[in-house]
Amino acid sequence: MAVQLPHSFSERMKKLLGREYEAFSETYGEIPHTGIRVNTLKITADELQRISPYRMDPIPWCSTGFYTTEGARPGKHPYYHAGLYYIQEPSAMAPVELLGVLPGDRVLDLCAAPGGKSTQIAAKLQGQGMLISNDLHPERTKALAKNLELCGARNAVVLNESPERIAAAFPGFFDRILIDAPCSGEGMFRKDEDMVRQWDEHTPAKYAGMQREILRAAALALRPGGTLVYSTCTFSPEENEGSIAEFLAAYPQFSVVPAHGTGSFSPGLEPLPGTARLWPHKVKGEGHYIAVLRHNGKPEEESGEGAWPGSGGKSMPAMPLEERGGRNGEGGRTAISRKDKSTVGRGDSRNGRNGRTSSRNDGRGRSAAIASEGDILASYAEFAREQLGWQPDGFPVLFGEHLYLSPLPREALNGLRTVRPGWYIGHVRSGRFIPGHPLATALIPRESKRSLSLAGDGPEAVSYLKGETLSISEDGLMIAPGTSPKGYVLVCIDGYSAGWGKWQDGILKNEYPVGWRWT
Ligand SMILES: C[S@@+](CC[C@H](N)C(=O)[O-])C[C@H]1O[C@@H](n2cnc3c(N)ncnc32)[C@H](O)[C@@H]1O
Repeated sequence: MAVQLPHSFSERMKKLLGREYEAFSETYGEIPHTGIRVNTLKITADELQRISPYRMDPIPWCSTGFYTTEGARPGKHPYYHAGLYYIQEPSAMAPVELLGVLPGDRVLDLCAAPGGKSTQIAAKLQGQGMLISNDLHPERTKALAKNLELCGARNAVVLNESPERIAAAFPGFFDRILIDAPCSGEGMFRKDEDMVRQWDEHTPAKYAGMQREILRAAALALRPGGTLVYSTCTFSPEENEGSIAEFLAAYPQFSVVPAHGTGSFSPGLEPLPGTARLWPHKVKGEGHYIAVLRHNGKPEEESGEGAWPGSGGKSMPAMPLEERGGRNGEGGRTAISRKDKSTVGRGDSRNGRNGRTSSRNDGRGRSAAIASEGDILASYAEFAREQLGWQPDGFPVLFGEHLYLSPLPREALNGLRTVRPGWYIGHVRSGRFIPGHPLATALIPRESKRSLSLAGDGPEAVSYLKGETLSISEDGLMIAPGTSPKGYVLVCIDGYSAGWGKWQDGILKNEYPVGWRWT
């Protein structure tokens, strides 16, 4: 056995598994399975299979999930940088499949970093409805935000809050909630030996306490009729069936929805066989537990539940992106035509203490003027007209001179530690609008008046991702009729957006952000 398992863990697993223990323990000598999940915000599974340079074998419980083979190195391909897939442990793809997300839903991912399941939810939403992605640990929300940006999510908000405070701000608001709970991680021992080192026999009890608090908060935030999925990557009954049984006793309005997936999953332990276990000796994946719970209350119209704070009790309708003048750029309300020109203070992410300042210190003790709200929105409108030819919709939220389009009005986030209030569009510098990288990663080529496609298997794609300047003739650009070739260009890899460049006289200046570059 390659992984040295703690003695008390092995003893407990022997009791739990009986005759199956031998098969279970043998898996610790095997190489863990690896996978990718296709990002259907950008590409279909069929299309990625067609262009993929390496083998992709279907994962039975996730239609967009595929096993990769040893030596494939999917993180070292330009398609990864174009956000075409997320590298994810195969069993970890199961909980979101069971959450049943539909475009237009309001979804809360309470323990979301680094974002594997949030990016899966974003893909299922297809830009419609909203995703609120939260993690308690501030450092971890950075990777969460980056992964959501890489996948091109337009309707995601990233929070760094306690579940209790989110529930208080959004009572009965969400159609679906995922709790991918912090846990003792026993199911990951084969993949991550750090988990073995951090484990002792008291670890499960420590996590069980946290899990029960998170479940209680989720119960308040879910709307009647909504679905809650609870998952862990551990085997300990007290963190799995134990946490759920205690929750069901306290909240009788919830019941278990049988969760056997495609038949790949094993029943949960008594008293909850309707929940699911993924055992490493039975599936090609690591150990997981999943409970799908339904709130059996009737959804009530106009009850005030499901309203966002500051809405006067009115529920917010789900707004499909197309109706909002999104992808196809037709009609709908435009972001800046709204009266709601919100500002939240940058550097003070607990918004509501907002910064309508007109100057800032330039670092040398001098005061530098910053653009007013109206100037920023006007400069953005001009950019959208010139560069996109359409106007993405959403509620505009300003962090200083940085503009986001949010699926929620600013008031809904008041008092919450907000890492990203929505889709980052860009900022104003010296009166000019500088488009943000996440704007580019979420666009498709025809949504930008200037674009360029580099071959995924050619040297220029990697040069671009390394931050190098490229020589590109005017003929190499795709330009909308009547548009000057000079200016921002949406740089794509085999037709899938990766970032911005700025073209002039045959030279493409590289705008790919330093922190994202290929190393
Ligand atoms: C299993 S990991 C989540 C993995 C993530 N869902 C994914 O798919 O990438 C659990 C996460 O819960 C976070 N966490 C721990 N305690 C929390 C709490 N009380 N509320 C919210 N998040 C918490 C941890 O920081 C950690 O990122």
